[in-house]
Amino acid sequence: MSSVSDSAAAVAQEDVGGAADAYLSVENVTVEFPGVKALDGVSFSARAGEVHALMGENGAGKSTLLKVLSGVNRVSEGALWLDGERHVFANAREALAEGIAIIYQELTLSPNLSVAENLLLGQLPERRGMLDRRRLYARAREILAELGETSVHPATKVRDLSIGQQQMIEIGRALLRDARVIAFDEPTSSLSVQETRQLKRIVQRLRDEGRVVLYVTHRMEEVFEMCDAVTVFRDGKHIRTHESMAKLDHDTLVSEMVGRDIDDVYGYRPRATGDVLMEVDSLRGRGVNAPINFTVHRGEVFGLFGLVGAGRSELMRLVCGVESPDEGQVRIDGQARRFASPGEAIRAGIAMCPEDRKSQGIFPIASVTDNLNISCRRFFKRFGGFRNPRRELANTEDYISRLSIKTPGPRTRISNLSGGNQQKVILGRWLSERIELFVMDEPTRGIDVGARRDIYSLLYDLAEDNKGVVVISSDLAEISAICDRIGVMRDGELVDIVPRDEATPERLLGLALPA
Ligand SMILES: Nc1ncnc2c1ncn2[C@@H]1O[C@H](COP(=O)(O)OP(=O)(O)OP(=O)(O)O)[C@@H](O)[C@H]1O
Repeated sequence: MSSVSDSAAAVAQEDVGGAADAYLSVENVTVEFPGVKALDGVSFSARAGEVHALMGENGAGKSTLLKVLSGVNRVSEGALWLDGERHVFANAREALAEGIAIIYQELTLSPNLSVAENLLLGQLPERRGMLDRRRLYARAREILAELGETSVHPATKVRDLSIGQQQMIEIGRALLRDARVIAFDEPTSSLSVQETRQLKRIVQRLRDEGRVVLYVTHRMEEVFEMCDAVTVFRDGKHIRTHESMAKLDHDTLVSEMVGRDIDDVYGYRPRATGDVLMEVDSLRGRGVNAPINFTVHRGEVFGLFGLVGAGRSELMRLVCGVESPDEGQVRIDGQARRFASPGEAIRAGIAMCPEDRKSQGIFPIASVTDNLNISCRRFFKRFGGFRNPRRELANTEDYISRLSIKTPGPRTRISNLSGGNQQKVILGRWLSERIELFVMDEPTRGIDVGARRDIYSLLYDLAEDNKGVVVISSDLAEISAICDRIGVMRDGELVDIVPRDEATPERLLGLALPA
């Protein structure tokens, strides 16, 4: 690690082009991977006591920047300035020592250790050479109270916590090390409404304590609600830093991110619906408390809205053969069907693309094309049952173009793609299936605004092709804008089905919230 602290420092820091009172400055940072410049001469600054959003399309370089800050990614050029000192981190330990903490989407806690041990790892209190549990738990309780997590016992194993609670433990660790720069990577993408509220409160507190909070998100409303400044990246380049949100509007931000104007991201296309494709009749099972009835028509995009834990995914898992129902049945084109496995459902034309596409779907060491064609390649077989790599490649190229997947090529290893682009490959895999009813769980989680429009358009294409589509989403604006009818679930029950023209976000939320 190199660090200089002299009078030239302040001058050099101003040269970076940021505010004079910046605490953190990124100076001309370039990060290269084979075939890709993930960051290309990026410079910007952030002040202490501000929440600074980092925005950009999938693959723009946001995570790479966080990994430069945390010492995981090495820069080929450039440096960081922290409070007037220049740094180039060689590893994560050096970054941590300088007070930088990153709260990643994939949490880095030890699941089999207790909350207290995770919080105080590296500084566990000892008494006569033994772990002093009393002091350990007392200290952990203090931190949990500071975070508003009073219901969590310090002895609880981390594996038994919700994602939101685990994230709080990560934040607690950062506070214990008195991190001056705390960066969040899409922190609210898997949180419930209550957990999101709690996280936002903590973020405000970190700001009020004078820390630099960097906040990576694809959610526009969060940027306008809680951020003080925003930096936009595109294709590894710094496009612009807005030091205040006062004069910035939604459309300008979107066009800076995608490099063109997008007037209506949802682009809803009205269409006539056809016959009933699926009839769910008195279905009940794990996570679904009361018998549920509804239909999905051919040509329809049917939404399922509810708070996290309302039973939406559970309901569709019963329909799609992932779980067996306790009672009730599903009729497809008028015929009662019971699927013993998801594979059986897929062969019958019913597919469910899961919410957790990352852990449930990706073969990390395989290529983009193998990940995309792994299931649909059976349709492309040549005479004699041999694989047809040419058609597989053509299918991959088709989806790279339709979903704007950013990859050096179809044969690139999927783990080298940004998180959002990996998601798009898995969506492409599901869209390549020959299906009649397509269930998508949170189809746009982690996906940038330009690609979201492509995905909605693909869903309308399916409906126009006389298929049925079910979208599960916690995004109120999305679900009310893209669906023809919306079923609202609460506590494992279907409370209402609302037609599109009555589906205001207020009405949907009112139905979804506990009575
Ligand atoms: N280990 C790696 N090897 C090769 N290329 C990589 C590696 N990590 C990232 N890249 C590439 O660097 C570019 C920037 O990726 P990065 O993950 O920073 O994007 P991002 O803005 O965080 O995207 P997302 O919103 O999808 O998370 C992408 O083109 C990606 O494919």
